[in-house]
Formats: sequence, C-alpha cells, structure tokens
Amino acid sequence: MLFGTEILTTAQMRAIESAAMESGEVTGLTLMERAGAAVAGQIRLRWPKPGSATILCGPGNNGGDGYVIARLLAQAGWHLHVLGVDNIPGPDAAEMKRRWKRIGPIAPLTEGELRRIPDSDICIDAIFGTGLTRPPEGEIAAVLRRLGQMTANGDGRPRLVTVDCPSGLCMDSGVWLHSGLGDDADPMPLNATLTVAFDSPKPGHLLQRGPAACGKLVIADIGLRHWRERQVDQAANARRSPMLGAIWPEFPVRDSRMGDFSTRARIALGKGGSAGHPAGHKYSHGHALVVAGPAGHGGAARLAARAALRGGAGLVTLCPPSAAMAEHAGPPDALMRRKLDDAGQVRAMLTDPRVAGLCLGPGCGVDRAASLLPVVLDHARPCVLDADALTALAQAPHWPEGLSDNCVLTPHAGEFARLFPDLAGRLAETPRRGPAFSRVDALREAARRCGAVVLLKGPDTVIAAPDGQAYIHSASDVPWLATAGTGDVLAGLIVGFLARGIAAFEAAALGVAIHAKAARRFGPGLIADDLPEQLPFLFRELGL
Ligand SMILES: NC(=O)C1=CN([C@@H]2O[C@H](COP(=O)(O)OP(=O)(O)OC[C@H]3O[C@@H](n4cnc5c(N)ncnc54)[C@H](O)[C@@H]3O)[C@@H](O)[C@H]2O)[C@@H](O)CC1
Ligand SMILES: Nc1ncnc2c1ncn2[C@@H]1O[C@H](COP(=O)(O)OP(=O)(O)O)[C@@H](O)[C@H]1O
Ligand SMILES: [K+]
Repeated sequence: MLFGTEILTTAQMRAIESAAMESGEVTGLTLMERAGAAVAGQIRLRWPKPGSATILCGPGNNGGDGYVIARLLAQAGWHLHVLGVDNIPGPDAAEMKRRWKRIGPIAPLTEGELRRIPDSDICIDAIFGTGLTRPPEGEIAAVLRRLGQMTANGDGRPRLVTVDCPSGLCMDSGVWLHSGLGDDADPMPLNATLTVAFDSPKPGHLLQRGPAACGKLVIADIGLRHWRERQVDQAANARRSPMLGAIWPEFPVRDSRMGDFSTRARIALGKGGSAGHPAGHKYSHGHALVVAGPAGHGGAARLAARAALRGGAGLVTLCPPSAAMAEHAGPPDALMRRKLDDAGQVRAMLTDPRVAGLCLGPGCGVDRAASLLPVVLDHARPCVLDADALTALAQAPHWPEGLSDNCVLTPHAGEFARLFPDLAGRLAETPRRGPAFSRVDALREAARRCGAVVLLKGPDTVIAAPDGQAYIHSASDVPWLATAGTGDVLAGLIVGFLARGIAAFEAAALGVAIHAKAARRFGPGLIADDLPEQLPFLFRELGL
C-alpha cells in the first residue's frame, strides 16, 4: 500500500474497541479516560491559560468523554458549565458522570439553558460521536442549531471543539443527517476550530462537509493500535478489507500496512524506473502519448503533456490532428509532436511496445475521443481517460464493459454523473439515516462495475480500484486548486507515472497527492501552468 494512514468506518472502529475490551487487557473506562485526556490535553496545548468552557454531554459514550474532559479541565483551573442529558448512560459513561458530579453540577442539555449561561471561551461538543445513527431531533436538535449559531464565525468567541466528531455529522459519509421535518428541525452545520478524533480518521472527517465542520483535525492515540494491527493480520477478517487509506502526507505513519509518504513515493517511483535509476534510458523511463484535439483547443493537452514530462516520463509525444499541428509549435522543446488523424494511426503507434501510457480526453473533442476510444481500449495499454473521453465512454455501446485495471478514469462530479447516473443520484439524495451512502461507497461500486481505477475529483478526491481498495485525499486546504486546467495537469501527471511503470491505483494516488502538494507549495494565485513547474522542487524536497 501507499502512504498515509488507514481510515476506519464507524463499524470497524466499534469492532476494534470491542476486541480490545474483550481481550481483558484494557477496560472501556480506561479507553474513555484516555479519550477525554487526549481532548483536554489538546485544549490545554492550544489554550494554555485556563479560561471558561461550556461542555455539552450527550446520552452515550461521547457524553462520557465529555464528563472526563470536564473533570480534567476543572482540575487544571478552568471555569466550567457542564450540560448533560438526564438519562442513565452505559456503565462507563455513567461512572464518568458520577465522578464529575462529585466536582460540579450538571445543568440540563437544553437550548434554553445554553442561551441562559454566559458565553465561554470555548464550547465542547460531546453530544454524539460515532454512535449517531439517525438525525438529531427535538431538544438536542435545538441545542445543536443554537451551537451552530453561536460558533458560526469559526474564528470568533466561543471556539468550538468537537469530541471525536461534530455532532449530527454521519461519520461514514461526511454529510449532515436530515430529519426531513423542515429547516427548523434540520441541523445547522457546526463549524469547529478543533476536532480530536480517536485512533483513526473516519471517512466523515475527510469527505464532503467533514473538513469544514471539523476544523483542525487531530487524531489521538488511545492505545488501540495493537488491536487494530492484530485485526489487520487476520487476513480472513472481512471487516478489515478492502483497505481504505487517507492520502494525507502530514499524518504520522502509524500503520503496518502503510508507509510514510516520501518513502512509499520513492519506492513507487523507483520501481517505475525513475530518473534516480542511473542505468535507465529514456525508453526505460517510459514513453507517454497525449492525444490533443482540434485547432484552438490545444492548451489542455499541452498542460497534460508538460505534466507527464515533469512527472518523469522518459519521452512524451503530443498527438494533435494535422490541422492543429501548427498551434503546438512552441516550447517545451523536449516535447515531441506527431500528427494523429484517425484510429488507424493510434493502432500503429500502439504496436510500439515502448508506448507505456496514453492520455485521452483533455481538449480532445467528444467525437474525436469516441472515434479513438475503441482502439485505445482494445490495446489495453495503461491509460488515463479524462474529460471528453469520459463523455464518449458514457455513450459507448458496451459501457461499462471493455476497460482493464491499468486504466484510470478521472471524472469530476459532472462527468461521474454521466458515467454512473444511478450512483450520482444516490449521492445527491437527502441523507435521513446513517451510515449514509458515501463517495467511497459510490466509487467502489463504480470501479467494480467498469473494472478500472476510478478517481472522482473534488476537494475530497476519492480513488477506488476494482478490488475495493480506496483512498480519500482531502484538498480542502488548497481551494485555489479549483482553477481551469488543473484537472488536465492531474491527468498528465498520472499518465507520466503510468509510463514509468507504476500500477494504475498507486499512480493515481501518487498523482493526486503530488498535484495537491504542488498547489500547496505554490499558494494562492496559482494557474494550472504553474503546477508542473513546481514538480522539480517538490521531488527534491521529498527526496524523490
Ligand atoms: N466504545 C469505546 O470504547 C469508546 C468510545 N468512545 C466514545 O464513544 C463514542 C461512541 O459512543 P456511543 O456508541 O455510545 O455513541 P454516541 O455517544 O456517539 O451517541 C449515541 C447515543 O445516542 C443515541 N442516539 C443516536 N442517534 C441519536 C439521535 N439522533 N437522537 C438521540 N439519540 C441518539 C444512541 O442510541 C446512543 O445511546 C465515540 O464517538 C467516542 O467519543 C471513547 O470514549 C473511546 C472509547
Ligand atoms: N474546492 C476545491 N478544493 C481543492 N481542490 C479542488 C476543489 N475543486 C476541485 N479541485 C481539484 O481541482 C482539479 C480540477 O479538475 P477539473 O474539474 O477536471 O478541472 P479542469 O477540467 O478545468 O482541469 C481537480 O484536481 C480537483 O480535485
Ligand atoms: K461530538
């Protein structure tokens, strides 16, 4: 596997916690104490001077964590208002509630109470965690709406800290669960400054509304690694497969199945005959073809070709139709040009075994893409199908048949809806209960159906392989990546990696990670042309 850290669904997380507790080596109470201590520790790290905090404790174990946080912050000199539900929770949360009651009072968790108490420096949301299965209703829904209003200005006072996750967010999909009872009853999105989650990120932290709701995400170790990895080793354990990883280079490496970003990238690029291979020559570093389109539309393919070159393909040939050759006369001189007017010429080019990757789609025109597509798919050469090739693919008579697993489809949401209208339709439904259908569910199904790697672009890019392995990459910190042509650069970068011999799933993942890193490195003001130019610096920084 590539880099990053493993993402666990809420069911997997519960299974690991249960396995840990059943082993007798750790109790639920100990885990809860560690969870609460992790949150209190992060709060004290960020706000070293004791201030005032309002802690909202829900009916389950998330609420239990809240009572631990209350006790620890009180001991550290914080001034607290603790609001809780009048219920008898599970034994661990009940014990933590008792321990808090010896220190201070619990006011009712109502909207009225929240309005009555004075504003604090921070609000701590310990209402629902991974146990949320249905939309918040009634008084708790009203409390959450009030909390959303109070903290709508993420940088203002009070700051919102969420325990494990923002309450009301489905942690398997990153969407807010809606009661369907109308605007008044539906949740007001929370806008946290800090979320401290336990053991592993969940899909909801990284998908859809998750990143905006969570704010800064910290993953706290509560001593479950041993059980997580033990379950990984039990290959027969279906709950643990297939792998779902986070492409998040900033995460520390904690998983036996994952390596750190630059080591894994180095291995992947090394395997592919990178420039680091002193014995290699240009053909052993791969020859990539990038098909261009009609006159006046050449920019997209040129961006892709440039990215493939900078990404380290040994040779890149841009293939426009004869009538468009003239517009591709400029730099880079390293780029080769060869006219390509019909499917027969593609067939001839693909008889050359040194052609190790092909990019079809950017600026190509749907008709041209449709005419070339059958030959490209026939040859089953590693390829990236993007933009117009995806529109052509959706209209092809045998779709979704005919692809192989060395092919990467790179749709944005609109193209995805053309290819998989039913899956896009399910994603667009208002989620009424958890776990809601997620982008990961959709992508796994899409990849399974068509037998290729599918990469759905967006601030939360999801990549899935036909065997169900998937990655989530969050680019919510680089919104300036959403500018014309960056998708063409991504397609080119991936084809460059394919040409270097990297397998499709890893090439796609590496492409997405490096693409976003390049945007992060450049900063706001970025245009697509800037991305390939960042690559040499980035590769050097990463030691690639
Ligand atoms: N299980 C464990 O060992 C640990 C759990 N921890 C905490 O426990 C959390 C999970 O706890 P739980 O499984 O108790 O679940 P939660 O505390 O997330 O809340 C679910 C509780 O609320 C009820 N509920 C769900 N949806 C509701 C709704 N819409 N309206 C009203 N009630 C609703 C459920 O029946 C359950 O009682 C984690 O997020 C984490 O914060 C941590 O203490 C670490 C250890
Ligand atoms: N809000 C966003 N934040 C960060 N990255 C984004 C955002 N929206 C889109 N992206 C990324 O920007 C790129 C846009 O690609 P695409 O939609 O194909 O645009 P184009 O066709 O103009 O190249 C993709 O890599 C996508 O993941
Ligand atoms: K919470």
